[in-house]
Amino acid sequence: MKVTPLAVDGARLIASIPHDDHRGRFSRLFCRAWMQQAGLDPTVAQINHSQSSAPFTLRGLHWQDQPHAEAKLVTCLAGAIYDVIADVRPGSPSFGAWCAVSLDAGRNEAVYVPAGCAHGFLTLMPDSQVVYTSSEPHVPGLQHILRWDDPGFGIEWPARPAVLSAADRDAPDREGLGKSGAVRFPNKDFDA
Ligand SMILES: Cc1cn([C@H]2C[C@H](O)[C@@H](COP(=O)(O)OP(=O)(O)O[C@H]3O[C@@H](C)C(=O)[C@@H](O)[C@H]3O)O2)c(=O)[nH]c1=O
Repeated sequence: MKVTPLAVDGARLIASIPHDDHRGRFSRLFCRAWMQQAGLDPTVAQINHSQSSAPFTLRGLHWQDQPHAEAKLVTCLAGAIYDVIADVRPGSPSFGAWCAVSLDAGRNEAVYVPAGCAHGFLTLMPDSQVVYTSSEPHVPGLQHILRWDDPGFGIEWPARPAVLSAADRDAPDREGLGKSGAVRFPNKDFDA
């Protein structure tokens, strides 16, 4: 396993070592010991399977509040995605930063999303399938959505989304979230 830090504090790109033989390939999608060695949260409350038919389907940017903030380990098992993490954690050394990794099926890579970060992805191919662990159960009342094109974060996407949910399409940007009172952002740090 090779672990590479990403620009958001605590986020990692994890490359699993594949074992190839005449039958095909074996690799670990998740290994508790590897997660522990790398200092990552190995808790698994759910394993989620996300299937998107059309290319340029966007899901995100989502996160869940404490006490159920979720760490996620994200893998693409079919097609390809552009996976994005945005740091919305007040007090984080990388608050306001974002990072992105292209994941495609067959590369045996995964992205670790630290608890409390906003996460989303854009599919790059038809019929893309994403499998991801979540360290906490899904609690709809604790869910937040940040607009994918929030001007404060200025995330560079490889294409405009062609398909997205109404909730994601109508999601507030950072300013709107702050005004709603549901999310507190330390503006001075963000704008610095
Ligand atoms: C996430 C989730 C959704 N659902 C239900 C709620 C809803 O009826 C349906 C679709 O939910 P959503 O529209 O929220 O699905 P989706 O937009 O795919 O949400 C996911 O996006 C990615 C980017 C993430 O990081 C995930 O944590 C999650 O927020 O599935 C569950 O039952 N359990 C779950 O854990």
